[in-house]
Amino acid sequence: MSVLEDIVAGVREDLAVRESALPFDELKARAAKAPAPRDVMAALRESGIGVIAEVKRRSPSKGDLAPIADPASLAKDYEDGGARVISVLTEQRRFGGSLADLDAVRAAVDIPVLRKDFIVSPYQVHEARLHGADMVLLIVAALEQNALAALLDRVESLGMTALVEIHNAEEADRALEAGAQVIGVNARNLHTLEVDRDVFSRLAPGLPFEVFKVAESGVRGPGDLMSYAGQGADAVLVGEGLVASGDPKGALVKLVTAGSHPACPRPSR
Ligand SMILES: O=P(O)(O)OC[C@@H](O)[C@@H](O)c1c[nH]c2ccccc12
Repeated sequence: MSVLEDIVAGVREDLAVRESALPFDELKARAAKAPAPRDVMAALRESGIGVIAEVKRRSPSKGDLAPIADPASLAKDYEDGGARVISVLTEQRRFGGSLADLDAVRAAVDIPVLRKDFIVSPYQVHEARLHGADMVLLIVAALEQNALAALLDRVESLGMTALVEIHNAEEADRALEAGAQVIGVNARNLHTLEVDRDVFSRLAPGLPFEVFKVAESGVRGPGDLMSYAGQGADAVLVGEGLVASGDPKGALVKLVTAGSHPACPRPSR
């Protein structure tokens, strides 16, 4: 079993427990009453290279990164530091996240919030909405094409935006075929967990210019942001480089400053 398959198996087990506690119809009804989602595209399209800042306690590749006892205060720091969107990992077993983290972050900030998890079922999409998410991650490698297209439609029908994650050209084609408007190129291979920062430069030229491109993983500082910007990234998504820095807000401000600097390459759009 690959790491990804193993994670998804755990996610499905945890999902089954939640589904029996709160039936899908009831969940949908409650989610429909949640405050409307924020306009993620408007936030992403502000000028300069945006930073999506992640609340991430641990990862399968690096183990513990930071305890993050107070995700709300970290999120507030991210918002104050100029993040465009806050990504909250809600996967429990490997990343130490939870829906409670999503709730805490949602209550603390006004900017859009991304639920970062291994979404395999419509249940999780409505659940994201119920917990205040404006954006949802869909990992192409974890989904059959029909499921990917159906989940993307569902995310959009609820007024949210999907961040569709790819690792190779075949997944890029599948993401586009499904209608993705925001594509994240993950430098970390979810089968081997290795980071290859060149994946973005290989895949970005094949993506239509109107697709919003996010470079995910392995951003250590302003140099990596500038380099991704030069390769056509519209935004970067950063976890470890912030949470493990000892000064997440300071580290974020450096990235945001670089992303809005006149010398930073801009997307042609
Ligand atoms: O901590 P990093 O290297 O900055 O990476 C952040 C983010 O890209 C990473 O957490 C991630 C990207 N795609 C994912 C899918 C599931 C879980 C986590 C991820």
